[in-house]
Amino acid sequence: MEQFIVSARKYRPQTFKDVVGQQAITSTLVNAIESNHLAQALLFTGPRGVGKTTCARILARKINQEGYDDPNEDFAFNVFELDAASNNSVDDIRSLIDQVRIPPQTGKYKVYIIDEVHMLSSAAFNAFLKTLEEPPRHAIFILATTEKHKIIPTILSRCQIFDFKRITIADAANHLADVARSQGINFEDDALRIIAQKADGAMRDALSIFDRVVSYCGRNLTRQAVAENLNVLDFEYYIRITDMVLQGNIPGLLLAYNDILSKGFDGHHFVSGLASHFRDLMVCKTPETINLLEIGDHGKQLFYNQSQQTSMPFLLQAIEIANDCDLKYKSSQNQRLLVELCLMQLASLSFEGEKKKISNS
Ligand SMILES: Nc1ncnc2c1ncn2[C@@H]1O[C@H](COP(=O)(O)OP(=O)(O)OP(=O)(O)O)[C@@H](O)[C@H]1O
Repeated sequence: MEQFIVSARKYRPQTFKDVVGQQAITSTLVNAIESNHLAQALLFTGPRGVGKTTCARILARKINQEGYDDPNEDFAFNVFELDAASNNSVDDIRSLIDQVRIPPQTGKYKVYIIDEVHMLSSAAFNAFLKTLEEPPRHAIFILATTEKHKIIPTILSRCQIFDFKRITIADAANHLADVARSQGINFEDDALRIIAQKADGAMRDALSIFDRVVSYCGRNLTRQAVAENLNVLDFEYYIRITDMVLQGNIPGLLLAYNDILSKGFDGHHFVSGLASHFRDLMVCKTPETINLLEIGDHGKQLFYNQSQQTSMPFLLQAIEIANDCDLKYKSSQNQRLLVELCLMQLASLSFEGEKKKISNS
């Protein structure tokens, strides 16, 4: 049986061009290499799973390949990865410093990637300072961390800092589409968007959610199946809820919320989603902002149609009411009542004034 390799590993980018959503960083690195201006100590910081280790490995390979004819030579033996989470003592750093002194046998550079560098003990940080300040010419250090604020200023000031961004929903969904195509998996665009949304900016998470969903849904990823599998309330759900709000249908809303809770959805999640839904409707109101909506054409049309049934003053108030409920949710003693009250306020808001406003506008 063929061994299954998880997509996050199988599709780890091999060149800077393949890295998604970090163009500012990859082009700065390429320029620095080409103009011979690469610092010897670099700090890659940013959220989990956005390409820090990947870029460190590509950089390590690229600087060693410069001047060599064989593009397949990967110089992996010149790249040393240390996980500071499990090697965080002074002794670990001392043995690393001893190794650093010895020049590489082939290739120009020895590259040290120190992952989760914020986990080093303060004694280890201090032992490292001098080497970081005056490294041998053949050594490059790439420190990676998700928690820049935990790194002492004396280390920060010795590094060139690269802030990696969260991956946008559109970029993550496009990358998933490439992965799906290469595996011959059929998909609806919105299905991949739901996965990208759930991954919350981390590409590694997007790929592992994708693997999980494929093993559940098979080779046909529809929006509905993915939403069901990931237990997310997708936009069509909010469109239905908003229809009830616009009709002033309070009993319908209370029953719908009861249904949401009984299906195990989180009330807080629902309310934040509702506030975002009203925001998205507002964005749809003008041609200048409609592209801020990260959604496929079918979805855009549904949003547009619904936005035409609302007025700007209504949407502003609706956002305020839903957002207010979102803010109060955690500290409330009676969260269910809080959300029900929010839905009732929304319904009366539209019932009282909305029809009149639209007919006047
Ligand atoms: N920007 C990206 N473009 C394409 N794939 C990515 C990107 N970022 C992450 N990935 C995918 O996620 C996997 C893990 O990424 P990587 O190890 O580079 O993340 P990281 O930022 O170092 O995360 P951590 O801080 O958790 O170590 C990669 O193998 C790759 O498949």
